Amino acid sequence: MKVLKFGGTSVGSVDSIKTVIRILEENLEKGERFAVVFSAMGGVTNRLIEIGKMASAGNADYVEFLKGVEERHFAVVRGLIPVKNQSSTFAAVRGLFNELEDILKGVSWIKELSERTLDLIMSFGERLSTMVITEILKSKGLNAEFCDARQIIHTNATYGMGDVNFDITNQQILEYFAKTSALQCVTGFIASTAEGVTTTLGRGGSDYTASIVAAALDARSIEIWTDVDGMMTADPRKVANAFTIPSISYAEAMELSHFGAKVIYPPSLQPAFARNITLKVLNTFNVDFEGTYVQKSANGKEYAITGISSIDEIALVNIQGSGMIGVAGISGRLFTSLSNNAISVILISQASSEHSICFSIDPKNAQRASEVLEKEFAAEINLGHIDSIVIEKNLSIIAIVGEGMKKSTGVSGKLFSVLGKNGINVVATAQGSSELNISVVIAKSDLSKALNSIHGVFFQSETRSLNLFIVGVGLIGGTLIEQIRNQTKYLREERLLNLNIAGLSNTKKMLLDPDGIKPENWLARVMDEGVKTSLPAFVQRMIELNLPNSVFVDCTSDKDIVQYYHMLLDASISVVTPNKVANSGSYSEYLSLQRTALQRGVKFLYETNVGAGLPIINTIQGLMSSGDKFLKIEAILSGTLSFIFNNFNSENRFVDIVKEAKAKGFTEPDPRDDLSGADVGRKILILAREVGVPLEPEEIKIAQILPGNCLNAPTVDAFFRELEISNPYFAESQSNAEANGMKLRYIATLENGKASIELKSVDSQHPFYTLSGSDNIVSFTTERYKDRPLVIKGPGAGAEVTASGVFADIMSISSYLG
Ligand SMILES: NC(=O)C1=CN([C@@H]2O[C@H](COP(=O)(O)OP(=O)(O)OC[C@H]3O[C@@H](n4cnc5c(N)ncnc54)[C@H](OP(=O)(O)O)[C@@H]3O)[C@@H](O)[C@H]2O)C=CC1
Ligand SMILES: N[C@@H](CC=O)C(=O)O
Ligand code: NA
Repeated sequence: MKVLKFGGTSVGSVDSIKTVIRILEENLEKGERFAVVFSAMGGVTNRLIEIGKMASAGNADYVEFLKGVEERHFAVVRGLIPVKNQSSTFAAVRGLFNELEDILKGVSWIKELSERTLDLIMSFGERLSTMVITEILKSKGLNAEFCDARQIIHTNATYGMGDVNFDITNQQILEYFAKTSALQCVTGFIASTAEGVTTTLGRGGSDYTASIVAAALDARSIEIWTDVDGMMTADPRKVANAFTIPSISYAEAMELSHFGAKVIYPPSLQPAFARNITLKVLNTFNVDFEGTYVQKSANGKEYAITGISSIDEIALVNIQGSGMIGVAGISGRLFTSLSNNAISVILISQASSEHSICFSIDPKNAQRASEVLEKEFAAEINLGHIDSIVIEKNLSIIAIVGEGMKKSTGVSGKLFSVLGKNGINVVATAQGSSELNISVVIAKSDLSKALNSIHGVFFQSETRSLNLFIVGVGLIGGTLIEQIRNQTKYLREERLLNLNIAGLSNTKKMLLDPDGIKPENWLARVMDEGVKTSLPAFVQRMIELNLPNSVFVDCTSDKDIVQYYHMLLDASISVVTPNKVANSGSYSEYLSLQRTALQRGVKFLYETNVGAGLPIINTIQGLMSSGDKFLKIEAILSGTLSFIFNNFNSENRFVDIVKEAKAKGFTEPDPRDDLSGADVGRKILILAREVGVPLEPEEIKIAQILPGNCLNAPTVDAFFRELEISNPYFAESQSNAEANGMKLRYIATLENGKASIELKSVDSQHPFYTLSGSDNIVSFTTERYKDRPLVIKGPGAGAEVTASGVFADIMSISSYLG
């Protein structure tokens, strides 16, 4: 024996009822006996309540509304019963509507709608849907019978939520089913008192009917047919990656539903649970899908938790005071007074210091709760033993639920760590000793971010997302997007990582789309859909979107953009950048960015500030963390100048080599930054700071290699013209060096707290002699690398190596976020 139950959407239209009929026919073919419970057609119960209220308010428009409800039922009859059999069902439907019209007429006369009358009015929803579907089944020659649950389920006279008398009900159900072998089509939600007055079963009503019938008949299982794919790991409207939980225990289902998961209402399934009846949650609109099994204990768990649910809107009440410490009876009085005022408490937390108790409630009860408690503790408040009662609003609760928590350590660690890494403040927390649920109270504005990031870490086998906001889509930014495009498949399949480009901007246009801008067509989308660039608006929108695992990638050389880094880090958004401006301004600015990132638990990464993708900053940070001391740094830090001095000879012209360096993507957006030594100056300054030498920009001694006319050229074009004119000047230095078997190298040195940059001629014995292309070379002499320095060498400029360095920083954030 089993019991099937179809909810409102399943019986809400001709098409969905066709599917229901098919499911019933298949079950009949299998031969196992079953009963079926129906809800009212979707939306009908609410409509009937509305109609009842209109009638009692003397609003005659209810008649039209009622016609609409009637028409929906007629449409089902017309759509699903052969014409020759329709008239009797039409008459039966009309008969019920006549009865309902009379009741509503009475309501409109006496202008009063009691709970009792409302129950009667609502009962028509299930009576109509069930009667019509029974007639459809009969018209197909099936042995089906309409069963008015008022005949079998008895409650007391608490209208709106009758209390079931199980002794009588169980006996009546057994007797009723013993008398007939036909398929019983049972009205959900409704019941009656012993005197035959109609009542209803309250929240989850039709599930309750199915559960009562199944328990009385000792059924093997209950199938709850609804409009979703079973119970999900999280609300799919809030967490796009949520998926169906294949197997869940009764207790877990209870916990999840308490915190807002509304697929089923487990308390109403208690009679079935008490008899160990298996529940299946199935989708009428996806019939072949397995759905969710709800059983006493769940089968083989893959994850440490089973699901996540939330309550969007709660208020937190905090009562504290020195007079509460060690005083018995405070919490007793607190909760008794709330309960006497029918204020239900969702979560309670008290620190062991007993100095404060906080609890969360529905915000609509907040004002009343405050008044009740001020009255209850008036004496203590007067004496100053209890401070005033503080209510915080705009909060949400998230609960992670799962029996698996009992067996595995680190679940709460993982929860709080992911919240921390995403900058989500936990206002209050509670865990029951059953270890079935850990609840956290957070700001409502963080709810979506929190749900998604928690879901990401606990259901690891799903693909996680990193949300990238890239400003600057020139050489480096553009190459980065191309590299992301080429790696998308690999990262998805091998690393279960989705790099979601959620925002892009150049100086003209910007586009933000939390659903992602595909790297395949980013340019066309930015051109078509982008709006005029405004950096403050870009940053503000990013912060408002509050997406989990957000990373801001600055691929500009802009000076003003840096002012937003603080704001971003403060909003717990990591920053990755090849732009050297932030780290080469004042030392205090550099320090404060480092500190903000540290305080907020996010990352500020800039490996490509020095030597492009070469692992220079990471190497220094590793050595510093492990306690090494830097004695000297000697380095060639300009890919552009390295390229120039590696290729400039008597056969070519200096200006052409500079142009070639620019064409190869080695130069700064303005190549004067390279040739003036400014870029190398910034880099040695950053290295100095990284090794703990707090230099300011003006303390770097830069020897100029450019003659005055080039240095002072007002524009890039003018600069190139001056370079042409100055060719003899460069040729002379070059040929002098060449004549002596030497090579020109622009070398930066940091020693004894001082940094300088000079153009030097080096001979073949010098370690910097053999360089080619855009090579950088850095030699670190440290306490551990004293006799033979640690040397890092390789291409230190260019689009591919720089973009891949930025990419590596992004990947390290993804590993950090877990
Ligand atoms: N080339 C290399 O080898 C290396 C470069 N870097 C650094 O990488 C950064 C980028 O260099 P590169 O790609 O060559 O420069 P590009 O000039 O090619 O690109 C810069 C991009 O930034 C955009 N941009 C500039 N200012 C703003 C702003 N205020 N708001 C929005 N967008 C802005 C530009 O927009 P638009 O197109 O509209 O002008 C352009 O898209 C620089 O900081 C550079 O120092 C670091 C290491 C190595
Ligand atoms: N323009 C720079 C690029 C890297 O920072 C250089 O030439 O080194
Ligand atoms: Na680097």
